[in-house]
Amino acid sequence: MRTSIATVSLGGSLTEKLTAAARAGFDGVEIFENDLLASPLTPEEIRSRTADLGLSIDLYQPMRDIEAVPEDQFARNLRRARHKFELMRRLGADTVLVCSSVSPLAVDDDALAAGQLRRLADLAQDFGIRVAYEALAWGRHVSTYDHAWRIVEAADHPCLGTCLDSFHILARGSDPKGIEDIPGQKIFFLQLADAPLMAMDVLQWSRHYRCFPGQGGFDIAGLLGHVMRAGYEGPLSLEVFNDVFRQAEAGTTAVDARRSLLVLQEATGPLLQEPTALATPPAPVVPTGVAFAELVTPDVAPVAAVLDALGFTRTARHRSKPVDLWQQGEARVLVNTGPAARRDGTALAAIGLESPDPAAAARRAEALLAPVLPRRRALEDAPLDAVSSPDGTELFFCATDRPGLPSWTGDFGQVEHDRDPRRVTRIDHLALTQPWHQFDEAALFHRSVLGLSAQESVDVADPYGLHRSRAVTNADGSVRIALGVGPAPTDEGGRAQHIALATQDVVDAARRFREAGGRLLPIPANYYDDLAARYEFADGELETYRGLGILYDRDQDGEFRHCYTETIGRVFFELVQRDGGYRGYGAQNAPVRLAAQHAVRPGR
Ligand SMILES: O=C(O)c1ccc(O)c(O)c1
Ligand SMILES: [Mg+2]
Repeated sequence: MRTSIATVSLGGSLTEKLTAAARAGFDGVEIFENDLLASPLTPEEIRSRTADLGLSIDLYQPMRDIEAVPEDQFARNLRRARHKFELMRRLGADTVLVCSSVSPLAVDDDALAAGQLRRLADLAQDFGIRVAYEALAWGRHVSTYDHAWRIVEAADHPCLGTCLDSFHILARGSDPKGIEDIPGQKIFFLQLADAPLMAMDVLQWSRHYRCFPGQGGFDIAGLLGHVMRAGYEGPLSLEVFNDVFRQAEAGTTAVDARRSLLVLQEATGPLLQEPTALATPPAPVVPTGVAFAELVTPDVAPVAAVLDALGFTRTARHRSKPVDLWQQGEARVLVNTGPAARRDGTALAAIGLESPDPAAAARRAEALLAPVLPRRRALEDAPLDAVSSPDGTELFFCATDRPGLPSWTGDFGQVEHDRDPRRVTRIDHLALTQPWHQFDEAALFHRSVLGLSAQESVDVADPYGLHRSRAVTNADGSVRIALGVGPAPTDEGGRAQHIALATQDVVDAARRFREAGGRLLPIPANYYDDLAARYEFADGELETYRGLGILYDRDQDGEFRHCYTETIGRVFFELVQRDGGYRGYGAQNAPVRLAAQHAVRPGR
């Protein structure tokens, strides 16, 4: 299907919005009136700029407070409409959105509304323009899509149809099934927006919290299914009023937006019997494990010291790059001292995802607009497909020593070593703080590009703000990535990242880490007093935790014990012991941990 986006969904000037929409691959735009009014470009210039970018102007909007008013007022409304139709002729836009009136002058009279909309459509016809009537969820007398349609039907004019907006329909709890009763050709336009489920005033909800399909709680695919069954053939257009997107860079938002439409089409196709024009990206290839985490560092000594104290051994070195492989059990950490490190300091730069079909995983990622990274490799290296995730972390699709597939480990030459204490068995999870405006984008990206499932988002108090976290995982938990946003508990204010390592005995692992000279994050005594109040422990157990800085959590499925290393650059490690079926991440303990991390920063 053709895809379109309302300029109100993006930040910046009209030119920036149009450029971003075109670069992300949209076919058209809805021009929001305020964006035009504020633009120094003439309507003719906007028209040619849009055409040069390969975009059509699919809608001009909104026209407000038109219908069901006293005759003298309607005469003034028609005069206003004539002006706008002239403007639309200059713009080359042939469809205008009229939203249901919120005016105190409007009366509750469907026949009057239909009659006046019919006269508006008559005028529009002279200009070759179509009028799409949309029910705002807070419209004074018309607030549901079926009511708007009844009025359009009664008006019975070829230049008058309805505009459906998923937000207004679903926010009011209307049953979208009735959409199928509207003839497809009379649905002149379809606007799509999702929103988090919240109990609040619907106008505020709409104007501030809309998000792209798949980022909120509405069943947009279900709604689109009804619209497709009705026979709609127009564009799928995103109209998202969102305070964060307004302030974010238009280019990344536009890509996030178009990815949401691809994923929505993919989800809707199977709901329909007939073949449709909906996009069908290549199927997801879900990763089956974490092959490695790659750190970059300009200063290898402290990183090597922490890895060594954690029980890792440097087992191999890349044949052509300054990259070491440190290993313990199935946990593999690459330490890269190449050029990126001088730019970024110590950071988690890349994740290797074990993939059943790395090439197919890369094709899926590319189809869903993940930036493909150039393969910078020496001749003998294994071909590794990689894409960049929204926060810049590189994701490699790889195979580790699997028959028939080139293994990334082949690029490394063994280094003499004689120990593998196996205190750490594998990487339990990776936690990546996202840029503040890319949290929803990151969740949708990991879910759609990688085929991971997103868990509920959790809010955690941080002494300097709020930390929000949402995990994306595969079915067996062998890939867990915790996406977060919040104030940075790092020295230079960089976005914190951490590697959580699974161990079967966190007390032993913590003790040995300390004996080897490692420093664990100190946890306040008050925390342990509270633990004593909440749970009963065996004799001496709590004292052991207190002495080492081990945190404890329990839920209906099992227990969780964990502790943290000091932070190097943006990165720290966590040792975690999961028992029973505990699937969380110790959110209960996160406020104490975050406060402790802030507390050890210089000057606190
Ligand atoms: O919030 C509004 O006023 C508004 C305007 C136009 C729309 O299409 C819409 O859905 C909402
Ligand atoms: Mg709308």
